[in-house]
Amino acid sequence: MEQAAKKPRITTSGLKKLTRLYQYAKPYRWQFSLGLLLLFLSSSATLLFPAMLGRLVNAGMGVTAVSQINQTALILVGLLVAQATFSFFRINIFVNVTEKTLASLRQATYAHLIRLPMKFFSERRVGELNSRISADISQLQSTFTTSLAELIRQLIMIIGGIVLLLLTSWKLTVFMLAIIPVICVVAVVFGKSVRKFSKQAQGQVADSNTIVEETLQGIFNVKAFANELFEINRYKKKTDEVARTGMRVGKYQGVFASFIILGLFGAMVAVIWRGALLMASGDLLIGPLFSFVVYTGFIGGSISGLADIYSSLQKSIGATENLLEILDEPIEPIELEGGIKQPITGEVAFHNVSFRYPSRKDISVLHDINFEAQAGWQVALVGPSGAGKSTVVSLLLRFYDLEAGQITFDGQPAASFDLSDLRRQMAVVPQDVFLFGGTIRENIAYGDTSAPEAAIIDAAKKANAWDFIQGFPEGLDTVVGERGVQLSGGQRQRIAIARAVLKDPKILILDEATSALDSESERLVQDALEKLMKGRTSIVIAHRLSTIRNSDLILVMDKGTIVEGGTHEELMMKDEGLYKGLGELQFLG
Ligand SMILES: Nc1ncnc2c1ncn2[C@@H]1O[C@H](COP(=O)(O)OP(=O)(O)OP(=O)(O)O)[C@@H](O)[C@H]1O
Repeated sequence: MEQAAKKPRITTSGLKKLTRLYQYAKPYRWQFSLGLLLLFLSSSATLLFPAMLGRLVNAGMGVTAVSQINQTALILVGLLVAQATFSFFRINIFVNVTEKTLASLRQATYAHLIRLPMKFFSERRVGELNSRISADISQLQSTFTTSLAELIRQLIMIIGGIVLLLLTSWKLTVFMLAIIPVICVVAVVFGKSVRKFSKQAQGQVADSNTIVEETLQGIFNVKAFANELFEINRYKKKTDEVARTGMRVGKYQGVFASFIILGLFGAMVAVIWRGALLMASGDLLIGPLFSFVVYTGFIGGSISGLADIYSSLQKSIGATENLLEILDEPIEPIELEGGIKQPITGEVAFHNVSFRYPSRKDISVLHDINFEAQAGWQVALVGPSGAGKSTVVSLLLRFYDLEAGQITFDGQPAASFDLSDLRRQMAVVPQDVFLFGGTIRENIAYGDTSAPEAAIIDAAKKANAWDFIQGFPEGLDTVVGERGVQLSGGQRQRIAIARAVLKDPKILILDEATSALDSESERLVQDALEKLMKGRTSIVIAHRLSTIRNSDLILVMDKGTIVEGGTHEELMMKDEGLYKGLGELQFLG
């Protein structure tokens, strides 16, 4: 569901925030100034329009020379042409500046977002972040292209209009100003409250529909509990409410319509009446009165238009606050480019590691974890669901900060390594393989985006994936994902293995798939994994006993601690051991 746009009150601090986004527009400030100048010119041309119309009327009524008819008409055409030209360039310039500015803002927000630590993502929903990049930026787009220009135009219309009116007839202007703005403001406020009630009515209609939907879906329960009357009454109550709100909206709408007729048109009549009186006393000519009425319409429209601009500005400040919240979050110290500076051998150890997720500080997820894996070892993590196996892996990847203890690589604290350096030397083959909507080639190359074709093919061969890839008519260029070929679980796993092969990591992290593959697929995946594990440290989250028998170290976890550790043989000797128990069940959580 679309989120309701945030509408904070407009304050100086809010406006200041909006100006913080100015850095993205700065490169285009001269273009923008030109746009503003054109906007000023086109608005001024609009402003001259009623004056010229008045002259035309004067000439037509014989108040001024007939020769003025053609001359004024020509000036009017000239004005129109000038206005059209100014508007064309102004709109083009504004759109260009806005598009370029927003592209920079989008890119900066995304580049920042993707470098934020896992902590940030575990506390927020994907939908919410997605909306910031799309909806909030689109909101700014509409403000910068339309609302800002409108605001300036309306202000020019109001101020310029009033000045011209004062020059025409100050008496009539004072009279008009005493009534028209008040009526406009009342109309806007009134209109808003009518809209609010209509919204409330819509909400109630939705509520009553939910009752129908729920009861029809759960008709089995309604009937089984003989609750027909209960539901009928529930629905009646809601629909009666809808009717009551609807009637209230109707009353407001009626009053609003009468108000517009009496207030707005009444005010017009009042102005014309006053103007006619001035004409009768020889203080005003027909042409200027005509201009006056048109200007008054312009000014009234502009005052009413300001309300929409205000609301759009409010929404933009809300959108800016949302974006700045992301941009102000500290990012991870990630090096976007560059190779490996501090190579590791693959020796890794946890020393008294304790951990809580930042989003759930009350629960201790890992407690006093200790183990050491020498370079080239295969370490298996086993234990029931929720024991903390995946968390160990997340900490190894330095996704989160520890609560206590230390993780070391080659005897050096993890913090003494560059974060990107460490992650570049690890690879993960996850349980649920995530394939990007793209070709198989792109998906394998994710392990090393600069790899040449030969290396990709070699990786696919090592991952036992080459045969099935060749089976597709488009080979490596076969599109996978939502809009492409659907791969089987085993095939996806082999793509993920090929990705890891290409990355050639020192530490390999494997999260075994829980769902069983068919035996042929299982054999191909297992064979590829074994080849991949050779010569590097591997940390395997294991669910099947058969795959970890030969591990150098098996860590049995339960409720965030390591309860047993050793080789398969050692652990099977413990009669009361958890491993032995799990082993007998052939299912390791
Ligand atoms: N991002 C998170 N935020 C908060 N709590 C989490 C998060 N991820 C996991 N947990 C909690 O930490 C505990 C350990 O979870 P973890 O995923 O490490 O267990 P696991 O042994 O890998 O389980 P499984 O075998 O089911 O994957 C669980 O209680 C879980 O609810």
